[in-house]
Amino acid sequence: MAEAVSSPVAPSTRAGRTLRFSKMHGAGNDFVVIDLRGDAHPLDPALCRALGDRHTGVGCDQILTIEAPRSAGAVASYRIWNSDGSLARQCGNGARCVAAWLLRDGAARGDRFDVDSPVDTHHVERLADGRFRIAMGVPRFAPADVPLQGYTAAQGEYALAHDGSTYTFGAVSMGNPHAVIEVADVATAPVQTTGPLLQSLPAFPDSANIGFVQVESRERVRLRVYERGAGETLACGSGACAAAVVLMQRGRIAREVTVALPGGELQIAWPRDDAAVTMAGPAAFVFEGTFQTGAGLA
Ligand SMILES: N[C@@H](CCC[C@H](N)C(=O)O)C(=O)O
Repeated sequence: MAEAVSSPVAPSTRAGRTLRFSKMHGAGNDFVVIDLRGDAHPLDPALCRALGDRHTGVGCDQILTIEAPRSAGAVASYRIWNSDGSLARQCGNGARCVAAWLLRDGAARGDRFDVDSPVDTHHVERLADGRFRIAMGVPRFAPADVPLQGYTAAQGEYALAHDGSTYTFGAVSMGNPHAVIEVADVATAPVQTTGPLLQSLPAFPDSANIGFVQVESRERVRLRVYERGAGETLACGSGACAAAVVLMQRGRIAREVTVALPGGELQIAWPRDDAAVTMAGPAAFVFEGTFQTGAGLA
């Protein structure tokens, strides 16, 4: 299961609240971004499911709420909701969209600033070509940190038997849980079947984002990710970091790589084992809108 959600307020899905939002995407991973600074009412799981619904709501993979900073020096913090109403702690593509949103808003100025995600304070750099580079934190491989049950020591590769099949994967926390499966061809990888199956196994008590990665060369990999709480997305930034560091630890790829996802490309660098991973990629505004709470639920 994704992170447990408890809301201090009654569900706000009843009609009566008008939420202004920006629709954004980062390499095709799409977001509804809502400014909650100064707003006493947080979102709740039912409202996030209503917003995220692609038929009766706005439609997105994740909802990002901009909130007051938590650390000294950060310009803002953000919360991450998956479209199924679960909370997440890390979102790489979302971090770039939050950065672009804060610059347009004027809360962030210049080409370098810090933002607080639920898990860390991230340094942001706006690059000359308009993309953003985010410091995503130091990956954690200990099974307890992922979390991955049934193992005590970190292994480059785990083999998990289930129902007559054995699944071989790497596991890492990028602030959120990831399993990474190397495949010969991502186009034919069993993303829609093995993704949800692995997520549901007791080995992943908090579920996990399941990545399927194909090595094309030492500098380039292809990746598809079945995300926790959202299903397969066009791109997963933390998943790109996870796939890259698992393969870098195995010595399969260089320390700087391009990760090609269905929705676009990200550049991932991990200079040393004890260093933060950086992820660079695009962030785009799509449209602005308002959402009336209670909409789409009848
Ligand atoms: N589904 C993830 C959170 C979102 C990850 C994101 N799309 C990214 O770009 O990293 C989770 O529940 O951990």
